[in-house]
Amino acid sequence: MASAVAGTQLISLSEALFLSKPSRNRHRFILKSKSTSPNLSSLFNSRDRLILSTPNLSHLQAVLDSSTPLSKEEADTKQDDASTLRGICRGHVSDHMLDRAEEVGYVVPTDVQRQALPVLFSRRDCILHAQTGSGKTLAYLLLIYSVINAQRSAVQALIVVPTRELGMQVTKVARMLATKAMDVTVMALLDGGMLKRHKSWLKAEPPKIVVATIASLCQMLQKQTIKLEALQVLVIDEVDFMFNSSKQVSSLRKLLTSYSSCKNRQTIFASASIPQHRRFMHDCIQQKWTKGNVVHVHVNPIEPMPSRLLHRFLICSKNQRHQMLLSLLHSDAPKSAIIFVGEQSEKSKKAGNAPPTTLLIDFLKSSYDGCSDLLLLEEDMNFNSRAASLSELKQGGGYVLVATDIAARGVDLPQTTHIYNFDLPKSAVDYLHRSGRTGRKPFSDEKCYVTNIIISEERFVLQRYENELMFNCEELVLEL
Ligand SMILES: Nc1ncnc2c1ncn2[C@@H]1O[C@H](COP(=O)(O)OP(=O)(O)OP(=O)(O)O)[C@@H](O)[C@H]1O
Repeated sequence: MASAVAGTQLISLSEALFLSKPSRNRHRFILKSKSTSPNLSSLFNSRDRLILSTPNLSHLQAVLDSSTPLSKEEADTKQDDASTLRGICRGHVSDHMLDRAEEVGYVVPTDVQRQALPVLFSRRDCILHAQTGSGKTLAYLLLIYSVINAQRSAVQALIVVPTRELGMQVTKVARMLATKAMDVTVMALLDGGMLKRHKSWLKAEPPKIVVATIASLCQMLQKQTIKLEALQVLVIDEVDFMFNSSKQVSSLRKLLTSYSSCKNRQTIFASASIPQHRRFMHDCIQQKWTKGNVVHVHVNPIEPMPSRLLHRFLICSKNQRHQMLLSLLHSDAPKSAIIFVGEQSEKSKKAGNAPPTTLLIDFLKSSYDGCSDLLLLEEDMNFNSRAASLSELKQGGGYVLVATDIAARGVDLPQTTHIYNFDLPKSAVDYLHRSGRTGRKPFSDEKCYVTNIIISEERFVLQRYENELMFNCEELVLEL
């Protein structure tokens, strides 16, 4: 493809074509060049990049070869730049970081980034409310990098997450964006035996960004190992989950009002689900979790569920479920899948039964040979095995992950094409987040599947979720 454009190097053209949604039958090409046709050279920005909107490659070639000036539409590509991440972030985020973001593949903003970044850069408090997999993480990270002062040795941004898994992932993206030139350190404070080492780190040289679970953070705050005097940005990710969790809510309230004040920081709340969001906004202001002029950025409110997901259900009796799942796996042959299993009840634990996750993994190990990577993720595993499970998955290849709801929030495994609810989730919100573990490539049209294995009595529960989340579930019939 690159040879089609003499004298001009196309940076990741295939990716750019893939990333840019064709609009009005035009594709966006990203060019990098020092010596190109004279009628284009004036349009290259300071970093020798040009984003050009043309119908196809041959037209692009014609424009590059032509000695005639560009049409108005082509010349307008400089303004079109406002629809790129670089354009939106110009003047707020350093060129180094934007180069890095482009290298990683973040070129065209997603809807939530397009809508939220101007609000975030205006330094107003914000509730980021957008579908699963819509790119909220990058939106708040770009804000953070626009605000922190690399010369100042103090914690300036704090991201609070509900699980270690989400924390590891956010830390990874934050570190990936930071270039060496920026000298920004990101600390993951995610409990599980590393806190001693972190204490010395915090004393020696405080990191500029901290990603933390609330329990570890509060431990450090109580001991005054971590100080928030220089805090500029506070992000609470999966905010509805945090406020709903009896274990986390009181610490969260303390963090929002006692350990730091909303007057001195910019506060961002993010989630794909904020039930009763008007009430929540009201509480934010009343309780002084945010300033009074907090903005609710609500992207695509009439469609809480990404439209790319196809939902199916399959009815069987309780004791047929393992076999039914096996038949499904054989007929779908998923590249990568997550199977959600309900948590073991206290009664079953007391009775000394094996957890349903273990039973299912054992069953699949002995009967399913469609996938070499069969992994488990659940609360009761220790920190290291949980971390190992996720990093193994991320190294590519196909996988089948058997997980409890611990993997339902925030976990980003973009290769996942199929979700199976071996047990139906307890609420519509849980259904939304489990489903959102697939369909996580923002500009892809690839269909992804969410399949529910239910007993007939559960059909009305699923119907309730369909009504609440406005999606349709189709019945699938499979012979055993
Ligand atoms: N501008 C972009 N261009 C291409 N890919 C992007 C862009 N922004 C985000 N992504 C990718 O989209 C995926 C989902 O992003 P992210 O994890 O931020 O979603 P989210 O909105 O936080 O979802 P959830 O609510 O499920 O946590 C990630 O793999 C991320 O790398």
